[in-house]
Amino acid sequence: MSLGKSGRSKAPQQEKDGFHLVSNKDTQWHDRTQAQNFKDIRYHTSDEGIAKITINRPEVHNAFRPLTIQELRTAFALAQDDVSIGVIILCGEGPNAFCSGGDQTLRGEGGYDDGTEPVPRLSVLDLQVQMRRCPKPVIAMIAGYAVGGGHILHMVCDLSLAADNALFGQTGPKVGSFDAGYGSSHMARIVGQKKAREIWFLCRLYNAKEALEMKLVNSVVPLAELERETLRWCRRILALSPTALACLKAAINADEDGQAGIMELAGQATRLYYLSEEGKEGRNAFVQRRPPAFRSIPSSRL
Ligand SMILES: CC(C)(COP(=O)(O)OP(=O)(O)OC[C@H]1O[C@@H](n2cnc3c(N)ncnc32)[C@H](O)[C@@H]1OP(=O)(O)O)[C@@H](O)C(=O)NCCC(=O)NCCSC(=O)CCC(=O)c1ccccc1C(=O)O
Repeated sequence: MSLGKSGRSKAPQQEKDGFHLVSNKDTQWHDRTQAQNFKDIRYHTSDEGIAKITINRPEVHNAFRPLTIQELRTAFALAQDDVSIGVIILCGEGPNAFCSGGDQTLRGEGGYDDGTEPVPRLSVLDLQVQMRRCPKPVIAMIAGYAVGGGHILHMVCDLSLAADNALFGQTGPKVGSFDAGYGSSHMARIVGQKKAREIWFLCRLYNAKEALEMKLVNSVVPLAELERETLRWCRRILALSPTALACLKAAINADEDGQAGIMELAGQATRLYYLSEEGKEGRNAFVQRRPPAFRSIPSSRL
């Protein structure tokens, strides 16, 4: 037990993190869906700095088709490039499904085909990479089914908050599909080798409590509180250093993403270097046609 300046003893208190003080009130969403002409998704932003991307095909438990993926990719790019946005929520429309994976009625030869692309594609893999590379935290807000490719989408989010009605699982081997990328290796890093094999080899569904136990999700809350609790997590994130979070996301990914992962972390280092006196001196010297005076800058001396 430490002694404060007053000499009184101060027991350690978890509340010192201040998380209980973060508001969970509703937010005012601005609907950007029509402005972007989105058909399969909804895109909302709040003045607080939150973007919410909703897969909007509840009639098929929010299964995705190529158009859905194109729109998700556009929405993630919008949120990433919007400097007023600091955190992104991915969710499904309605209480029954986050996402049920690829739309099986549109599986053509070698991929999914809804006529919007020249050949059948598995473009959800590009979306997964885009979400991992996004320097802003992405939170999966999961109500109902998160299965197949939908389960993988929540796994590639940085954080997953689940409602108590959420159900998780892979169905690929039932319907003639598998994800040998993040869907396998990232899953095994999250839940461990044996559990990952069980999830894929048995194709069972796991409830929210089981998902929490196997560290697939960060927290479970009653369905009625899901969005408010997610907003609370968003507000806490928005109060923290964006650069620190971007570097941490890149660092945590780097271990798994090889050279491409290291590049993300390196890109953040270069951005910080460009902002430094030393980085600016190199540019200024070139523009002013003089030799750079790097060693005259105190912060550049190592
Ligand atoms: C989720 C269920 C268990 C829910 O069951 P239930 O509550 O009884 O509802 P249903 O009556 O089955 O569904 C209601 C309605 O929705 C339709 N539907 C549901 N899921 C899909 C779907 N994925 N595709 C198309 N349609 C769907 C269902 O047919 C009903 O329609 P009606 O007209 O009302 O009859 C259950 O729905 C279920 O098991 N769904 C299927 C889940 C599934 O198998 N998903 C596909 C897994 S494979 C995949 O996602 C691959 C994706 C991919 O692109 C990929 C490929 C290669 C590498 C990586 C990836 C990747 O995703 O990362």
